[in-house]
Amino acid sequence: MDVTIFGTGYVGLVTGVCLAEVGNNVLCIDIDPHKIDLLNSGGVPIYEPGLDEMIQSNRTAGRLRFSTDAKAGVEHGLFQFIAVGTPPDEDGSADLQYVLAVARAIAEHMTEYRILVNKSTVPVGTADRVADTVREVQARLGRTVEFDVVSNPEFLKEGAAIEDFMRPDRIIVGTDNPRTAELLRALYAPFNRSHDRLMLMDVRSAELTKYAANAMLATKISFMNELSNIAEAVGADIEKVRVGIGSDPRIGYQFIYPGCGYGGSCFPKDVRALERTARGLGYEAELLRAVEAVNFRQKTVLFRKLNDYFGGELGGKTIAIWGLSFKPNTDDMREASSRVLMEALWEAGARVRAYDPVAMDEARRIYGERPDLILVNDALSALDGADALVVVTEWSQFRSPNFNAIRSRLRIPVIFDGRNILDGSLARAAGLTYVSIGRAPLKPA
Ligand SMILES: NC(=O)c1ccc[n+]([C@@H]2O[C@H](COP(=O)([O-])OP(=O)(O)OC[C@H]3O[C@@H](n4cnc5c(N)ncnc54)[C@H](O)[C@@H]3O)[C@@H](O)[C@H]2O)c1
Ligand SMILES: O=c1ccn([C@@H]2O[C@H](COP(=O)(O)OP(=O)(O)O[C@H]3O[C@H](CO)[C@@H](O)[C@H](O)[C@H]3O)[C@@H](O)[C@H]2O)c(=O)[nH]1
Repeated sequence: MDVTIFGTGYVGLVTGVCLAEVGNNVLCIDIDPHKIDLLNSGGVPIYEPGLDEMIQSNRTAGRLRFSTDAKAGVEHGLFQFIAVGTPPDEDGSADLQYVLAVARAIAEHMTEYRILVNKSTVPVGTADRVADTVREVQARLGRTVEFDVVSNPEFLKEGAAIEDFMRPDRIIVGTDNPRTAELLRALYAPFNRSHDRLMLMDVRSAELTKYAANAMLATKISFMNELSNIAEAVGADIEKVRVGIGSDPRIGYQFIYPGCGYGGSCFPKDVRALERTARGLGYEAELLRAVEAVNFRQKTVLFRKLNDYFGGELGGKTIAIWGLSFKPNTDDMREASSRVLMEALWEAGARVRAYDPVAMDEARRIYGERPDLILVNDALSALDGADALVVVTEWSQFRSPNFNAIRSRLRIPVIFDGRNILDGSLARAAGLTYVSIGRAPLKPA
């Protein structure tokens, strides 16, 4: 089938490449000429495991092409996927300008039936706004070309995006038109083989399902972070509590890891946007507000622990940081906890020596050259001349470090583990003080 994708970010690129992988003829359109040039010259603008190889093999096979030409895109695909950003507006609600710009471009160039498939995360009612926008442009141009707008939210996780798309838990399709539903079912058939994962519903329910999923997951994390602070106060161990509650199948083990807050381009913005949508309709979403507030506070927990440890004297100190991305296996630093920590440290007059397996270029892009940020090429080098080590991102390669090497390279033998991924008893045995989340600190005997 012929498919056009608008937007070559995480979602658009992964959708395009995975649809090409199963044999579709895919044309990806982006307004950013640098991205398109890079993709056309064999480069990849984002780090995502497996993506590079799949892009190259599908380009070579002629099933995947990239262009800035919106008209060519509209002519190409029966399916017109919208996978552009929906960043927060000033008041936290989703900014739909990019989605509506794509709707206008499709409307302007459409000469035969098209299905607009919205993959961006958008507030309930957006499909109607997209349809109104297309109708307005058509009215201005004096045309009436048939079209449908479908909601097809995306649930992929960065770092596991290809796997999530190729083997989805569910494929949500929101449409009231049975013919469109069948066309979507055919497009998704290769991802739907072992059992039917396609869930058909009305458009508004599909749009809300996306926010509901992210809000639920964010709620689980904030709940655990709130409990971790209570655990510290009452002298309990949050990791024991986590295992204790996770064993109840009604609760489950997934997404109840306490830490230094959730980041990324989705949870923070989507919780906020859902709360703003509700408020706009006269409903105060108290729970969502609390989820956001707890996360905001939790992102400062590492700074507070460091500040307490150093008696408020962080000026002139050097802090080693392991992990800059908002989670492992991505170079994405949007709303990353590392940023809150580094900015607070700089404000307090401290220097940072940081290492991340893939996000260092992104850190350079965000912060530029500055004397209080030294990016080093391996984890242990971050410790040289540092007064403490802070683990911010739960990369696998940080989990079993050589604690003796850490102790001998740090100026002051102390680790702050923002994700509870290290074995505190080994750290302690190596002569390090181990400070983590939701547990009492461990000090060398
Ligand atoms: N990143 C994720 O893990 C993820 C997962 C599920 C859903 N989502 C949602 O999907 C949407 C896209 O997210 P993303 O992370 O891929 O965004 P992104 O910022 O990585 O990419 C968006 C792309 O759209 C392009 N663009 C903007 N206007 C355009 C236009 N008029 N025509 C063509 N291209 C245009 C931009 O240049 C950019 O390359 C958002 O609504 C997001 O909430 C993201
Ligand atoms: O138990 C946990 C699990 C995650 N996190 C943190 O939560 C954040 C988000 O993690 P994750 O959900 O794995 O990453 P995303 O790529 O942002 O994916 C989320 O957001 C996407 C965009 O909407 C959705 O498609 C995905 O289903 C949803 O998991 C990261 O900072 C993690 O460190 C925790 O603190 N504790």
